Amino acid sequence: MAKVAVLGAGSWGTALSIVLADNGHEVRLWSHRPEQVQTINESNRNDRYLDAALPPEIRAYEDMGEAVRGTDAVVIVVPTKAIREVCRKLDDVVDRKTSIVHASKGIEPVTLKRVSQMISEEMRQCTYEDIVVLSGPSHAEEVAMRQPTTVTVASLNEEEARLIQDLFINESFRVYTSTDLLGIEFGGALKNIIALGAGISDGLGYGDNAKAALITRGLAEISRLGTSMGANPLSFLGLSGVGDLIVTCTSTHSRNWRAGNLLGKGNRLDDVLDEMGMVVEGVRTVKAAHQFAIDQNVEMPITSGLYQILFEEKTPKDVVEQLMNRTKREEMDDLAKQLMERYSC
Ligand SMILES: NC(=O)C1=CN([C@@H]2O[C@H](COP(=O)(O)OP(=O)(O)OC[C@H]3O[C@@H](n4cnc5c(N)ncnc54)[C@H](OP(=O)(O)O)[C@@H]3O)[C@@H](O)[C@H]2O)C=CC1
Ligand SMILES: O=C(CO)COP(=O)(O)O
Repeated sequence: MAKVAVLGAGSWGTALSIVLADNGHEVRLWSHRPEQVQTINESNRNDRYLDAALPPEIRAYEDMGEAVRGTDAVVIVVPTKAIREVCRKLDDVVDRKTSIVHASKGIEPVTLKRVSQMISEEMRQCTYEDIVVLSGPSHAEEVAMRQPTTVTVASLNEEEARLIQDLFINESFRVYTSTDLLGIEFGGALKNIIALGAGISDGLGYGDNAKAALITRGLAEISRLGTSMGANPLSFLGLSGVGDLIVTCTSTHSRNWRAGNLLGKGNRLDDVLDEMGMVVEGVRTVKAAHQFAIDQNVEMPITSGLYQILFEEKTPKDVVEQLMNRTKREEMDDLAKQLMERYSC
């Protein structure tokens, strides 16, 4: 059995700790809040983030050095905006070669970096090729209840991906592998944008037709941007693409959907984020993807509409009208046609 440090004691870090503890591993859950560490260790609960009893194999740590000492793997699960800070601390305390996994979903505005790129930039003791991402349709609330869940772990280093697959897999948490690090990270990050849109659509009172349109056309623009950066287009049809789009666009567990829903009902962004009390990654990722689309000359009308709602005070209704009245066009774009040709469809 392995020793694993989980950095980030929010809902996802806690749920992944439960999976690891169920698999018999020694789990060290690091939090930057001393009072939270004390509560977890005294009560075996982390109620602010997850309504679940924690197995006693999970011990919380305040000192990152102590949590990481002698571990076989470190799982980084903080919001994207905290990745660099946490990785700088981690780099100072890592005492041996350990697997580095992250389960965060976002893209950094301005630099437009994915999480694995940020990690490798901040950690001298870690090679980009060996970093593993864990992503897929997986709400923490359901994972904590041991409900059937599937995810993908991806790394350029296949051996590392298989190691991490073995670490997490169990009868209710099925783990697939992939070598398309880029595609899996883009899928997980960009679906949050579309989930915000789906929430807005529901908040406006639109129905299933609108949501199906958002998911499908959202997938088209996610694939367009991802493949322009070198991702495998087929990854977007997998768990971290279609799978995660379905789960976040249709579930009230999704913080991105919930935030969108409040926006669609007319609330202001600042008030919505205050009310959520947990990370809504889609907001920063809209900013990043909007810039990315301009830089890469990739058409992303839904992302661009969401950017206007979030940062330019355009109303959701106006954006829907704008999307519905774009110049008419064929459904399949060049990417879809290339794929159809390649696979002789
Ligand atoms: N929740 C889910 O179901 C899933 C989430 N994810 C992804 O996992 C990542 C984390 O999300 P999640 O756990 O849900 O978020 P939460 O908002 O539930 O928790 C975030 C945690 O990170 C901590 N944190 C924030 N900033 C720092 C920092 N600078 N140093 C140390 N800790 C910090 C927070 O501490 P504090 O209490 O001080 O705010 C909190 O404990 C996100 O990228 C999300 O997209 C992926 C799959 C599923
Ligand atoms: O990524 C998730 C499920 O796969 C969680 O989504 P939210 O951050 O929107 O809750």
